[in-house]
Parts: sequence; structure tokens; C-alpha cells
Amino acid sequence: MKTLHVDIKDVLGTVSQDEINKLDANAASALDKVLNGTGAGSDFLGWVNLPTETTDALLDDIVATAESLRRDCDTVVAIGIGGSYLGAKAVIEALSDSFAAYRPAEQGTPKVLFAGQNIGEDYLYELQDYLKDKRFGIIVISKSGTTTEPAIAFRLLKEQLERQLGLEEARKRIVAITDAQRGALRRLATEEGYKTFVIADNVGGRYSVLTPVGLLPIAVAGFDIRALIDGAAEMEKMTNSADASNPAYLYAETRNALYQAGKKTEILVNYNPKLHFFGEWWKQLYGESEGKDNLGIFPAAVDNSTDLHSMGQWIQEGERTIFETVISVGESKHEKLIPSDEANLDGLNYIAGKHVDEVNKMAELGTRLAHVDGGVPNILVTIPALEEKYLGQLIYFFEKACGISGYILGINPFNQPGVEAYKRNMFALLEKPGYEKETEAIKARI
Ligand SMILES: O=P(O)(O)OC[C@H]1O[C@](O)(CO)[C@@H](O)[C@@H]1O
Repeated sequence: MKTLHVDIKDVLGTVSQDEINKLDANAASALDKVLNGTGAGSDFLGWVNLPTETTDALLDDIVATAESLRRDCDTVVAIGIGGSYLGAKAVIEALSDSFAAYRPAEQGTPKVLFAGQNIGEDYLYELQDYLKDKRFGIIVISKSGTTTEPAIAFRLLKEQLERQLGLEEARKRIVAITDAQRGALRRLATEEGYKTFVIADNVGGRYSVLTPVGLLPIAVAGFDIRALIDGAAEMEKMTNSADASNPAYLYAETRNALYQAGKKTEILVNYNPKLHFFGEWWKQLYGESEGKDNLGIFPAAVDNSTDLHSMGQWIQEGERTIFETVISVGESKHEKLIPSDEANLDGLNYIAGKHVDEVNKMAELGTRLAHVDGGVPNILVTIPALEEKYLGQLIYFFEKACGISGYILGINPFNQPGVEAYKRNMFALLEKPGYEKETEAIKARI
């Protein structure tokens, strides 16, 4: 069966198999905490059985809602930040034509744009200017329903949509995805009568891509969410045993052995530009889950071979505190052969007739070998192709491994207390009601 595969042989020059195996008991107990809810943060384990428990009725509802947005809109803006943005963005970018943004909109396939993931005034101005003459719709996503960045974007776009379409019509083109009961967005959605989907209490934002949070924008973009869930469900079943046949267990255990050996930064490497945002999604998943209690591998990402010409020098010869996890994609979707040229002035005839991807694969293999020789251990994660099913596998694989890895590290992988610090300061500086004391204190500092 074609499936995701993990290979750790290129770490064994840095940590031995025995050193990895020393973590077996810890890793088995970590997996048990994920599977049986016996660890810290166990009220956030709703994602563990999500793929196999996702009902046809929910998928039908998401597909029908997507169809109605696809019919009525030429542009759909997905508003959200962090886990309420990155999963959908990652999957849509991975599956889309690289130049889709520059092609004319096709009837029935709206462009999916994103907002609320920054507070850029120019970004929002230019987005609203672009939407002036568009038949647009909005998917507003916030688990808490109170996050400032998406709330600002929604206030602006909601007002624009109501102005362009009238109140009644605008309401039909807005879908809200939020908590079942709590938060400003839930209150607003109820009052306005928007179509809504619920983010379950027990699924944290960064683990929510396989809920309506990710599935609705992905379906609006025209991709097969059932295949995505099927792939994730396959991986759910493949990641329950406490041994190296479980790829999530193997990856989690190996990266912790590398961390203990002084490898403090992990670089997620791709050789396919469509995976750039997958790296962004992965950085939030691992960064928010593990970076606490003064612990945690720093998650970084590069896009090769592009970044071999910028970060390649550092990776090859900089401080030896890094390891890499390479996502290797088996097959390309399209064929492109390198042409022969009679004059051969560029000297490329030696690769004439080869697939571009064959050259790319040699860049990948050559780099992996060079980095291993340079003291950068490599974990290799292979998927057969960039298709919904394998992306579903990859997403679930990294989620399960993240839970296991966090418990091996000894932290709670499901909270993110540190994110509040900037919010408190921002609210104090903006003089938000209720923050009077903090405002006084912060003003005395600046
Ligand atoms: O969906 P929400 O509640 O708007 O949160 C968005 C993101 O903000 C965080 O809560 C951090 O503040 C992330 O964990 C989350 O993915």
C-alpha cells in the first residue's frame, strides 16, 4: 500500500539506536497519555479519534455549504489566525496550481483569500479595494471568538459586504466557525442568523485543520475533503502501537533523542514550493505545543532548493545544534522534460531528456548526504504524492507525533499560556476597558 513512511537511518551517526531505545518506556507512556487521556491537557484530545469519528452528515453539511459559497461567490475570504488559518492555507497551497492567483476566476471555483492573520493596514486596505467589485463571501473562524486580529478584519469586511449586497443577502454569504456557546463571534452569529459550524471544546486551534475550520475553506477551494479525512483515518489506525512500526512514535522518540543530544533546532525541509505553508502550519503545531517551561525544540522551516542559496551555508557549516526533517514527495503531478540544445552554451545537455523532478530529487539526495556529512542528522518523511489522501496522512502523523513528543519532553502539549503576554500588553497599550491597572503600569515603563 502506498503510504507515508519515516526513515531515521540518517540520524544514527549522531544518536545510536541504543540511545533512541533508552526513551522507549517514556515514549510508550507518552503514547498511552495521548490514547487514553491520562496526561496533562487531556481535555484537549478530541483530535485523536477525529478522522474515524467524522460523520458523513458533517461532511455533507460542509460540502453543501461550500457548494453554496462556490455558486454565489467569485471570491471567499477566510478570516482567522494561527490554527484558525494555517491548516486551510497549507492544504490549499499544497493542492493548488502555483499560478491560480494570476488566472482568471473560473465559474464555480472562487478564489480563496485570507485575512485576520495580521494587522496590516495596507493589507486590509488593498484587500478591501480588491473586493470592491467582487461577489465575495466570508468564512470567519475563531475558536475563542474573541481574537483581536480576525475580529478587526471581520468588522471591516462584514461592513463592506453589507454595503455591497444589503443586510439580508450579506447574511447568506457569511459562515461563522466558532465555539458552540461562548465568545463574541458566537453571539454575533446567533444575532445575525449566520450559518455556523462548531469547533469542539476538546480540539485546540492548532489541531483543528480536520474540523470545519480547515475543511470548509478547503472544500470551497474545490478539494476533496473526504479523501483528506480518509487519509487521516488511515494514519489514525497506523499510529497506535508503542514501537517503531508506528511512524508517529518513531518520529517523536527520535526527535527527543536528538534534542537530548544537543540538537535544539529542527528544520522542516521541503523540496516542493507548494509545501511552504505546510511548514508554517507545522511551526505553529510544534512551537505552541512544545515551547514552554524553558524547554522545547525550536521549529524552523526551509523551502529547498530555493533556500539552499540563502540558508544552505548556515545549515552546512553553522553551529551544530540543528537537525532536519525532510518531507520528500514521491511523484510530481505534471511532466516536464529538460530539452536538448544543439549549441549547449549553458552546458546543460548532460541532463537533457531528464524530468525536472529527477534533477530536484538529486538535489534533495545530494543535500541530505552533504548535511549528514556536515553533522546535521536527517529524518526522512516520504509521502507518495501531493494529494488529499497523503496530506491527510501527513497532517495526522504530525499531530499524533506532536502529542507524543510533548509528553516525552514532560510538558503539556495542549496549552499555550505564553501567547497571552503580548495580548495583555497590547490591550494595556490600547487602553482596553478592564485593563486600567495594566495601562498605568505599562505607560510607566515606556
Ligand atoms: O481561533 P482563535 O480562538 O481565534 O485563536 C487563534 C489562535 O490564537 C491562539 O489562541 C494563540 O493566541 C492559537 O492557539 C490559535 O490557533
